[in-house]
Amino acid sequence: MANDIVSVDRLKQLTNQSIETLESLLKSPDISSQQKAEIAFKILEMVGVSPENLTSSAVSAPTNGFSPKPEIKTDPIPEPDYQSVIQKESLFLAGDHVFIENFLPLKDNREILNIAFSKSDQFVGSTTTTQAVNYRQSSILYATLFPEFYNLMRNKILKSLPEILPKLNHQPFDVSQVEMQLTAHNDGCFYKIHNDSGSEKTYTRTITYVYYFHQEPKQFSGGELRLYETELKNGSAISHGKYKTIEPRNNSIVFFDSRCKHEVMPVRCPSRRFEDGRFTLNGWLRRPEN
Ligand SMILES: O=C(O)CCC(=O)C(=O)O
Ligand SMILES: [Fe+2]
Repeated sequence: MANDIVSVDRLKQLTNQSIETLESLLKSPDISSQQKAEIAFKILEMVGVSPENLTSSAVSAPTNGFSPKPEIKTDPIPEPDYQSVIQKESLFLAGDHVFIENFLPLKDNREILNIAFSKSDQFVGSTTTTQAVNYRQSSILYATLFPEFYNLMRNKILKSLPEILPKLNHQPFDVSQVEMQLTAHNDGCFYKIHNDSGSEKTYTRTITYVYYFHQEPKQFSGGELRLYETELKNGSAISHGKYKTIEPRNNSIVFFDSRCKHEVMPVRCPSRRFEDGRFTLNGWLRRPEN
């Protein structure tokens, strides 16, 4: 039917009008800063900038994870490579994941908790802008500050990979880099829905892993990971309502496709003590650039 077809010019006009409307709301004194941040996100989305990309470039790009050769990370990724990997045909990801309990020997599980506690003053906020404050709240310890444990964890993950990939229906790939960071979520912390590989800086992230650890008995509630059914199409990742829930159990690890949308539900930690929080060693297995 003719009225199903919206011309490109009409679409552009509508987009511009919508952006103008949102822009005027941004200046309104009647709108709270939280609402303003949400409007700002909407505008960025409309012009093709994802909040996750903002978060990662604003926060974690300079020292994101640990690599024995940090210079690799600072090389600009040429545009054509990124364009060529954009998923054009629709591809459905069902939120498949591999969850392993008792992943590390108990002594290593204790050690990483002790590392987190002893370096509590070296964590940095994962949010530096107003927008990011409303999108993600947690603090991060970069893996350059725990190189030995980084190597231990990296080797353990790489050793487990041949068993994990088939369960994810994923082809084997050369791992060019294992990014890692230690993240702390305390009372009120969260990470809204996002995926980990939607930008030129992050598109080689292939598998996301999250290793959970905390004090026993557990002193927080919430903080579940939700893995959404995700449709990849024309370079965007669309989540449908359905999700799978992963409980952040001490000494467990989850692996999933980095393109899959996910979310960390708000954490409640009544004592607000750093030591009582939800901790993760989380990161990404990257493939080479082409
Ligand atoms: O903490 C989690 O469960 C997931 C963290 C996450 O999504 C990320 O760091 O990209
Ligand atoms: Fe993520």
